[in-house]
Amino acid sequence: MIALYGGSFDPVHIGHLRIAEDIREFFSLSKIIFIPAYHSPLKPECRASAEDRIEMLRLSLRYNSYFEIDDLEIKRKGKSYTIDTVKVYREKTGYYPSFIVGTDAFLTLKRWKDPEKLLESCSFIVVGRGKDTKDQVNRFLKENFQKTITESQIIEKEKTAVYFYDTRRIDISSTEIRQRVKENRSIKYLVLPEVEEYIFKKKLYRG
Ligand SMILES: Nc1ncnc2c1ncn2[C@@H]1O[C@H](COP(=O)(O)OP(=O)(O)OP(=O)(O)O)[C@@H](O)[C@H]1O
Ligand SMILES: O=C(O)c1ccc[n+]([C@@H]2O[C@H](COP(=O)([O-])O)[C@@H](O)[C@H]2O)c1
Repeated sequence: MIALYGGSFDPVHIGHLRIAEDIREFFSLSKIIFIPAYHSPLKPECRASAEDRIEMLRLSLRYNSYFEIDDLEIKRKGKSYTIDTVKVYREKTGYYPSFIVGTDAFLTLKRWKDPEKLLESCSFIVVGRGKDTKDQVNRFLKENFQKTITESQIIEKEKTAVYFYDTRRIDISSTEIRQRVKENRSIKYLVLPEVEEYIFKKKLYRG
């Protein structure tokens, strides 16, 4: 069973990596496919190019055989709608894919493309972020989609559900990293050393 992890990854940081590893273990997943968005629909355009974001992902994922990158959204260009990506994986695998998402992004689901259809097309593994709570996610689901979180560690292939994963919270964001680089502050231990070196070598996020 694979899961898809979509994001801007501008840049990929330790929060993304550790959360993906925790989820892989907790749900016994065979693979996590990182899918960098060309343009995440509700955010401003990325600061780094698609090529640089992919390279930083490559540098970060290369020692984990459970992690892969798919550049289908980069190749598709334009706004990266999850419904389009999920459709490709549903056809490829023959089962309902799971999509990993932080609570900050999931709580905007009403503004995504075809949210009702999306909830019927894939499962979501929602990860607690910041001060967001499980109750808040359940309320959001109930009020907007007449759904609730499924309490299970086993992801089903034949039907969709919303799972909640919340063992640890990592207070790191790409915004903080970009801001720190701009202010000449340290990003050590927030990203992998290879990514830190790449950002400085390519002079990313400076101005
Ligand atoms: N520290 C974190 N803990 C849990 N989920 C995270 C964390 N960082 C990112 N995510 C989730 O990973 C996905 C991709 O995130 P993204 O690449 O946009 O990173 P970000 O740190 O949220 O970026 P930005 O600060 O630029 O908004 C989103 O679903 C987001 O909620
Ligand atoms: O499909 C949509 O309308 C949609 C709206 C907002 C976000 N997404 C996806 O959600 C993922 C996380 O987004 P972000 O902005 O946190 O990087 C990423 O894969 C986006 O393409 C998708």
